[in-house]
Amino acid sequence: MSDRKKILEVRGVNAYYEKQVLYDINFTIYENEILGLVGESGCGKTTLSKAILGLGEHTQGEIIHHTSRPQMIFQDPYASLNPVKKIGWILEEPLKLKGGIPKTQRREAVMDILKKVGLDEKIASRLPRELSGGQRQRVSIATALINGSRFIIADEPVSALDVTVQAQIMELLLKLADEFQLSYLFISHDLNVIYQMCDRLIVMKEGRIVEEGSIAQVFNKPQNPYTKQLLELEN
Ligand SMILES: Nc1ncnc2c1ncn2[C@@H]1O[C@H](COP(=O)(O)OP(=O)(O)OP(=O)(O)O)[C@@H](O)[C@H]1O
Repeated sequence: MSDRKKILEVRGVNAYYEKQVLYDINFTIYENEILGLVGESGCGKTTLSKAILGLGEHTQGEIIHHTSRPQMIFQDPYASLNPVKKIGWILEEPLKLKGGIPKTQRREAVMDILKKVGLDEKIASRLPRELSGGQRQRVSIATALINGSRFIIADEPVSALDVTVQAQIMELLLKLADEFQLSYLFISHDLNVIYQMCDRLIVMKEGRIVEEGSIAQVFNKPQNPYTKQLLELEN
């Protein structure tokens, strides 16, 4: 593991609102690695994502990005897709903001990424509300990737989807990870999903990392009582 290229290093991160909510968080994400992050509501997952994105206001410690900053995928893509813009426009926007890419090339990139995420080109002329939940999540994955970012923070990306669609989106995320050598910080409360998706896992409780290891280590030989409890609840 140690000779692999590092994508992100989080070193000694503390975060505060009225009180401290993150305590001395340390971990590394490597190239083409899917790191799971699990923990109950309020344990600090969102605060940690914000710190990584550079949006944490009262944060101490070091966040070292070895590549571009991550793109986010959320639980509810509907909330993050502009409701009055067509999908083609939404996907083209990051390329426009980047600048210097001619229109025909931008359109080609949109059609290309739609194909990569398993959507028909016709989707480009639709509005977000005309798509299913699974299709919308595919669009938000496409938006995250279109600018060439290879690091994604996926915050409960399949939690709002029904089981069949959930499986399809997980399969897509794994396929894209392989194809583009992506790294994910994959946040989920669902240990089954984590088990299927991730290489390694971090367990957080009340703002602290209480366990870290490979999926096999953590699922077969959990060290921390809290992790054991989570795994028991799952069975
Ligand atoms: N803007 C804020 N002001 C004050 N306290 C906050 C703020 N945002 C979060 N907190 C507190 O910080 C702690 C961590 O919250 P955070 O949202 O990071 O947890 P989380 O693990 O993402 O929870 P969830 O799974 O419910 O999204 C909680 O105690 C929360 O109440």
